[in-house]
Formats: sequence, structure tokens, C-alpha cells
Amino acid sequence: MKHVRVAVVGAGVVGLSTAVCIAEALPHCSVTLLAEKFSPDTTSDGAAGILWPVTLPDIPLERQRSWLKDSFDHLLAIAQSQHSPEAGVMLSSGWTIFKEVPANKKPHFSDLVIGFRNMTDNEMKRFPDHKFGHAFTTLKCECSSYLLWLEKRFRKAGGQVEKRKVNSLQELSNSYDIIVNCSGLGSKTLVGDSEVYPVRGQVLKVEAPWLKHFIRDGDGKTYIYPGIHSVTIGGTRQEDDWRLEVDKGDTQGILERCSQLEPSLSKAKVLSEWVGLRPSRKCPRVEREVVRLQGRSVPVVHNYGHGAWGVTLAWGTAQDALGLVRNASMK
Ligand SMILES: Cc1cc2nc3c(=O)[nH]c(=O)nc-3n(C[C@H](O)[C@H](O)[C@H](O)COP(=O)(O)OP(=O)(O)OC[C@H]3O[C@@H](n4cnc5c(N)ncnc54)[C@H](O)[C@@H]3O)c2cc1C
Ligand SMILES: O=C(O)CCC(=O)C(=O)O
Repeated sequence: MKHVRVAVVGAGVVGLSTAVCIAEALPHCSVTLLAEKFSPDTTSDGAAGILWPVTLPDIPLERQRSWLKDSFDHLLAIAQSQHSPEAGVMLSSGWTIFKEVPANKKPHFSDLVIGFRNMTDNEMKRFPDHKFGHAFTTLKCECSSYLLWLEKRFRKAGGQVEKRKVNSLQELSNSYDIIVNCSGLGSKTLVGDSEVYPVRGQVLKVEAPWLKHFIRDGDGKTYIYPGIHSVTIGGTRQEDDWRLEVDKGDTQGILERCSQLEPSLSKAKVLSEWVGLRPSRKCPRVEREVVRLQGRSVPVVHNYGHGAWGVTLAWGTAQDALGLVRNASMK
């Protein structure tokens, strides 16, 4: 089989997951990961890191369920292995609570997470402003640990890493046969996708080792996610807001909203504050196109636009991207 040179652009959770999948599954490919920023400086590093079983509006149900299932099974296998502490992946149980009873009390993902059930009246008593809730177990990553672990796994599979900004795909056309675009928000300029936009998110890490269960308000604006080293509390979802500075008003709002759900948080020490820009799009773009670059037709596999769900979907969409690269590499 002919040797194929693959470039993966982007070293967030999507790029690293995709690079690992290709390097491990396709021995006839040499894979180079190119990125302007690596851990700890990517958006993925600051994510709360919960695998949140999202329902995407514009992706066929079967396809999004397979993204969720692949990601869940992958992270569950890590959480149950000796790699769990180094990779920073753990099981996480808790409650998602709703002010109004949702139309669909049993969402499609109820069989994908562990132990899904409706909350009992007794459990709901501690949330007097809420009428209904779900309890289940999912997975959570300490993202910086997980990214470093993925990078190590990629290098072990023979992958090469290069820190560099790619200003145009033209730059890559002589050195690579296939380009995989996992540049997140960078796709706005790198491939001129005007559908990609930032959704600003601010979170705090607090010291509250007594908290063991996640709590998420159904609208997704307020959440408490206990991790290995700290508890992540949030958040904000500000569309088309490019500010990367911490907003003290947002900090105050997060502390107030989260303390309302979990009063003991008023006693927790704030360890850090962080802002990231979610690479949002109506739905993630996972597809192949053929682009004319310097007179050659080059397959470009896109895998970006995961918005608030990069950790949740990365392994699943990486499997799809792997399939697209596999097909392109056989031609
Ligand atoms: C506050 C907050 C909390 C979140 N919590 C969660 C959560 O709990 N669960 C969840 O699933 N998701 C969460 N998310 C969403 C998650 O962070 C994103 O979906 C995810 O990080 C997207 O990953 P990515 O790899 O696509 O992008 P990024 O992590 O942004 O990585 C993009 C990569 O592309 C590189 N790049 C871009 N352009 C170029 C270029 N021209 N040349 C070279 N390199 C380039 C960058 O340098 C970087 O390496 C959260 C987001 C925020 C802001
Ligand atoms: O939505 C959630 O609860 C997880 C956190 C998240 O994905 C986000 O803030 O983007």
C-alpha cells in the first residue's frame, strides 16, 4: 500500500483525538499534528470536561447517538483502567434539574449513560425552585491531563508534532497528501467558514472537596462539576462575544447562582477564573471535501464546530473523520 502523509491541524481535544485515531488505525499513514497552540493554552484545556449527553438539532439521531456512544465507551474504558489518574478521566454522578417538566421525560440518551432515572420527590426537596430532575452517571475529564495523555499516546503511535500557525491550506499542499482540519474557531479564517462563531464561557475552579455530585440546571447556564483536584462551577453562554478577559460581574453571577443550588459553595475558596470561546456552529462539520491547492486536488477532512460539546463528542467524531481519511488514503 502506498505511503500517505497526513496533516492534522489543531491540538485541542478534537485534533488530538482525531490524530490518535488515525495514527493508531492506519499504519500506512504518517501523521503530523500542526497547531499554533498546545496544552495548556487551548480552549479544550479550560472546559469543565463533562461528557454531557447533548441532543443536537441538525444531526440525524442515529449519527449523534453513535458519536455519544463512541465517546462514552472510550472514556469509560479509560476511567475503569489503570490510566485513569494520568489521563484525568473519572466517573461522575449527579443531577440535572428543571424549572419546568420537560416534554420528553426520557431523552434518547437515557440508555447511553449509566443508571438513568427520574429523581424522586424526596431528592427534589432540596431544589425548591425546580419541578423535575434526572439522575445519572457520566464521565468527566481533567482536560489538561487528558490532552497531555492523548498527545503521549499519539507520539507512541509514531505521530509527529509541530508548533506552527497555518495561514492557508496552500502551505500544506506540497508536504501532505491529506489534510484534516480540526482548527475549531480557527476555521472561520483558515477555511473561510462564516457559520463558525464564538460563544464566550466563563468558569471558576473552587476548593470544595466535600462536593461529590454534579448539579446542572436544565438551561445549561448554571452548573457545578466536581473533579479530581477541584470543582468547576459556571457558567456563561455569550454569543458572538470575543472577550477573553475575566469579567468580575460574571464571576459574581456564577458564585450567586451556584450557591443558590449548593449553599456550601459560599464557603469554598476560589482557586482560578477562566474564559474560553466555544467554537460554535449550527452543528459540527464532519465531512470530506476535495480542494484545489497549487494545482493538485487534495482531500480535506473537516472535523470542527463542536461548540459546547467538544469533550462530549470528540472521540465519536474522530471515528467518523478516521473513516473519511481511510477512504481517501485508499484512492
Ligand atoms: C467555559 C467552557 C466550558 C466547557 N465545558 C465543556 C464540557 O464540560 N464538556 C464539553 O464537552 N465541552 C465543553 N466546552 C466546550 C469545549 O471546550 C470545546 O467544544 C472544545 O474545546 C473544542 O475543541 P477543539 O479541539 O475543536 O478546539 P480548541 O480546543 O480551541 O483547539 C483548536 C486548535 O486549533 C488550533 N488552530 C486554530 N487555528 C489554527 C491555525 N490557523 N493554524 C494552526 N493551528 C490552529 C489551535 O491552536 C488549537 O490547537 C466548554 C467550553 C467552555 C468555553
Ligand atoms: O453544558 C454543560 O453542562 C457542560 C459545560 C459545557 O459544556 C459548557 O459550558 O460549554
